[in-house]
Amino acid sequence: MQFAETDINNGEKRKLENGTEDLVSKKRNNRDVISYNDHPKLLIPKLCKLMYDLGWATGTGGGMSIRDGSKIYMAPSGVQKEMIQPEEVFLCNSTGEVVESPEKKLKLTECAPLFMNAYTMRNAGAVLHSHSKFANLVSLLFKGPEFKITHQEMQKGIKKGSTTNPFKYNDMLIVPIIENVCHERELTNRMRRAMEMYPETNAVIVRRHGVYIWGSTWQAAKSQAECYHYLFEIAIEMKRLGLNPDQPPGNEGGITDAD
Ligand SMILES: CSCCC(=O)C(=O)COP(=O)(O)O
Ligand SMILES: [Zn+2]
Repeated sequence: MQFAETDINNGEKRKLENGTEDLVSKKRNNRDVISYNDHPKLLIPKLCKLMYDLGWATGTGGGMSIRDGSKIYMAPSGVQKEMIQPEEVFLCNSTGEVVESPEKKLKLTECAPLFMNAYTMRNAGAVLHSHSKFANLVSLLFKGPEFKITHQEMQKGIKKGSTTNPFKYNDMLIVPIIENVCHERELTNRMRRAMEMYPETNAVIVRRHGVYIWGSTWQAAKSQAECYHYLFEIAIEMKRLGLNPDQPPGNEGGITDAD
């Protein structure tokens, strides 16, 4: 991490270690430059903007959190998620209590206890909540408690639970679906139950709402989220075309080694 907490809070974002100053200066002039070596107070705004651009965090919905050891950083509640400033990010301890609030009058994200599920139950390094239309729609197309898909290359970008083993191309990838409630915090217990029932999952879909996705680092959470969203979208398209995403293919007639 390049910044002391006080540096971030005072808005002095240039106090960097060994030669990384240019990177951040560049970022300030060009919002598209991504540094892979940032402080969570910078990363959360940056990643929330990426989520907004992907349609995952529009209308103030969605958000994210990053853990650095025992420090947990979380986005504020009810704000334009694409416009969060570093000094608006909350710092919590390992049990999710706020230890440093923004100076501005802001509320901690309603997702906080759900984010904590990923930290306490899976030792996650980051967790995000997406309001993607694909996550929402897929929950309507898959009745019951499971989204299922198989024989898709992108499932190899997802790890089995907290292990380092990825799903194989021919595995059945399952994401549990929980029913929505009126207040986000009330999803906490059912998300926990789903995670206990499905130890291999790194995501929980919330029907008619969105999805929670986590990973061992923010990079893992981000790339797994991209893979999950890809799989949700392709499953929707497959169903629209009358194809079954959880049906293993038979002989599809392409060239194989045996030809
Ligand atoms: C239109 S957003 C409704 C609330 C919600 O589902 C959400 O994810 C945002 O929660 P937050 O408290 O982080 O704003
Ligand atoms: Zn939500």
